[in-house]
Amino acid sequence: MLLHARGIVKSYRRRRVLHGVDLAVRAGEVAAIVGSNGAGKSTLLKICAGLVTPDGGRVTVRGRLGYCPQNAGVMGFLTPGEHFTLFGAGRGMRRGAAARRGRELARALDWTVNRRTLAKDLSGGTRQKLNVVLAALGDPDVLLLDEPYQGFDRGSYLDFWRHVWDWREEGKAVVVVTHMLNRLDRVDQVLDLSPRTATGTTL
Ligand SMILES: Nc1ncnc2c1ncn2[C@@H]1O[C@H](COP(=O)(O)OP(=O)(O)OP(=O)(O)O)[C@@H](O)[C@H]1O
Repeated sequence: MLLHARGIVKSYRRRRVLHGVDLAVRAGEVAAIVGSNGAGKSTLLKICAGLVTPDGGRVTVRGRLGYCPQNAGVMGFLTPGEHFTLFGAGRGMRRGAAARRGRELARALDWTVNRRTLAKDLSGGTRQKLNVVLAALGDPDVLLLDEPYQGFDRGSYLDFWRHVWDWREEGKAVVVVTHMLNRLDRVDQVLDLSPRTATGTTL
């Protein structure tokens, strides 16, 4: 088991969003989190990433974790290459290795990195690709991806899902928040956080 969230409870201003949610993802598994807008999908992912503290419950992560937030967390006045260096350093990678790996991951998403363009001048979809690349830098064991393909064109979207199946083959635990229900037959488990299923339903 690489990711185990047990009995996660979270309220914002006395409004309960998560009512004791469980999620267990093993090595080589892909889990999808689905549910209506505001159901708490991003909140659960942030709790799993250690960015938000739950009111109750516990999260255990084995190995390294990569997180791709819903809203691109990139820095406008840095180039993609500088992002690779900075995020790579945070994961113990040397500058050259981080740059090479970043460009390689970008190419696999059909993006050829231009050395001079600042992140603020990238298109929305390309900025989101940068976000996915940063999450995957340093070969994490657990990948948490919050609707990561927003703005991707069709080819890049298919490339993204190919990446997800490759990560599964490599034995990673992958969690994807998604509204794209046409992929659900290919994932290993689906956690539905819609309000009617108060504690989340594993489908
Ligand atoms: N920091 C916060 N302070 C107060 N309320 C918050 C905060 N973060 C989230 N919420 C509220 O918690 C609820 C769940 O939000 P969350 O972003 O987790 O939902 P979601 O399922 O990811 O939604 P979407 O599908 O629209 O992305 C929403 O009602 C949201 O307004």
